[in-house]
Amino acid sequence: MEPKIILLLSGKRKSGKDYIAEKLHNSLEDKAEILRISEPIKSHYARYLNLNLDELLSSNSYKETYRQEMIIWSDEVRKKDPGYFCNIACSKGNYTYIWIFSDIRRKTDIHWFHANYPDKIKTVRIFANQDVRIARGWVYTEGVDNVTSECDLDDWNDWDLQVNNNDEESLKNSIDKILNLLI
Ligand SMILES: Nc1ncnc2c1ncn2[C@@H]1O[C@H](COP(=O)(O)OP(=O)(O)OP(=O)(O)O)[C@@H](O)[C@H]1O
Repeated sequence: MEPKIILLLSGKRKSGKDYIAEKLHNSLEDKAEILRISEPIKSHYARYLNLNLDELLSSNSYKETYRQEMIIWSDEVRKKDPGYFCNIACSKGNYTYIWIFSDIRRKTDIHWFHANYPDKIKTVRIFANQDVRIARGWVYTEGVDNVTSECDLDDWNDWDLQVNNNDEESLKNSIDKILNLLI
């Protein structure tokens, strides 16, 4: 069974995509579940290189060490099949009312969702000021911040909603707006 709504969250690194996804999940409880395109990317990459998946899924230096190479590897896979990882990520979804994807990074991802789940897609771009992202641990990294996976959606203008996540007040405002979008 398919969900009724698929929410696609996008934003620069440390804009708070996962944080907002968790807050939405807390509000929506069992009506929603969080899915990530990065999970099949990481699990397939870990298998490919015989790495420790738990470490790769966590947010520590192990992940940073492999991030660049994983981006290059996943781009090669995408060249052959742009929907490869989206397809696997969706196959992990249960029948819940809303699927929240917390890591949309590419135009090809958005096109794939629109093509495969017409009329179910809601897209949200999350913004946070650079000083806020730095305070959250963002460090500019060549090969990560200047490549397609981070920049492809910078010039996408077709969001259903654009929200800020700089502080408590903007967060609350943004959560309210996203929940309204899902009604
Ligand atoms: N509104 C907020 N208030 C307090 N802390 C926040 C807020 N938003 C995000 N954070 C914190 O900032 C850090 C980065 O947030 P998060 O992991 O959600 O970003 P992200 O956009 O998913 O990053 P990445 O793309 O690197 O995975 C986390 O430690 C998170 O707890």
